[in-house]
Amino acid sequence: MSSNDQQKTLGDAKAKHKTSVSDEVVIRFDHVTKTYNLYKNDRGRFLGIFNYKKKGTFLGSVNASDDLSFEVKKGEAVAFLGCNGAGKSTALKMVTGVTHPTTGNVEVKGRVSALLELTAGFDMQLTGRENISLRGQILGLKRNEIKELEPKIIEFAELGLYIDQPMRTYSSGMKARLGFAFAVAIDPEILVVDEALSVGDRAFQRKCIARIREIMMDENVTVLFVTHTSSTAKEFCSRGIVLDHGKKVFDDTIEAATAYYEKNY
Ligand SMILES: Nc1ncnc2c1ncn2[C@@H]1O[C@H](COP(=O)(O)OP(=O)(O)OP(=O)(O)O)[C@@H](O)[C@H]1O
Repeated sequence: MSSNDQQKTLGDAKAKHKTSVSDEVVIRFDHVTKTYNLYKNDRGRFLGIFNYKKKGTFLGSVNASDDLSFEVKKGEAVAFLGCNGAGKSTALKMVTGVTHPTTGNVEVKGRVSALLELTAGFDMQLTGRENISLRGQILGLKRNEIKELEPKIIEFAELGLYIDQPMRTYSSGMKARLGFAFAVAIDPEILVVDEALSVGDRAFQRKCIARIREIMMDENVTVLFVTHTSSTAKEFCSRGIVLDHGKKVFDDTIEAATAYYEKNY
């Protein structure tokens, strides 16, 4: 499926998109700064762990998030807009807990599912089935909850006999299928989606999009959506946050935010 087709299909969700938002804040960024230090080589990076910035190997720092503050209410669908390197992924990674602020505070209430790095955290020596169990345990699910989810995930992933083979024997598309199937099976309360996500072949992509639409239409699910495309953002979201060099430069309705983004970038 081309990205145009994909956007069009994603956009079909508009007509049915939820309209109600509760007053409960489920995500709060409070003066969040995430600083990455850049080094010339691995030796410098290693010394950096101990806060030793050796002259010649320490090249400087980048604030991927810079004093970022915002709140998201339950049921909101928020688009993060910004150029390459603006800090969109970094902000979302702090929501999913993949990375943490250098200073400031991030609060997240609810079960987060991320359609970002689908294969992160799988153990390639274990089978697909064992990895479902492992991931479930890491998420704190009970044994019977994992047992209930397992057939749903296996059915969605369509891996056939490979579900009982070590994941090192999977193609990259097969790994991503299992990651996607797991992420959408757990009925997320907060869904984090990167538009650039593409999983598997055309038929599987269509199935993924249908499932994302279904989740997004649920009034109780909060959605954070990363995109470069204003039209997709408008079709999906009610609010837009524009980032620039890690800073929040605009936060308003999606119409106002996309207009600001198109005018200034
Ligand atoms: N692990 C890292 N180490 C060093 N710098 C990083 C790291 N991760 C991100 N950065 C830097 O932080 C800044 C923000 O990156 P981020 O990936 O959040 O941007 P983005 O808005 O998602 O970009 P894109 O649209 O290209 O995906 C960039 O300058 C990037 O190079």
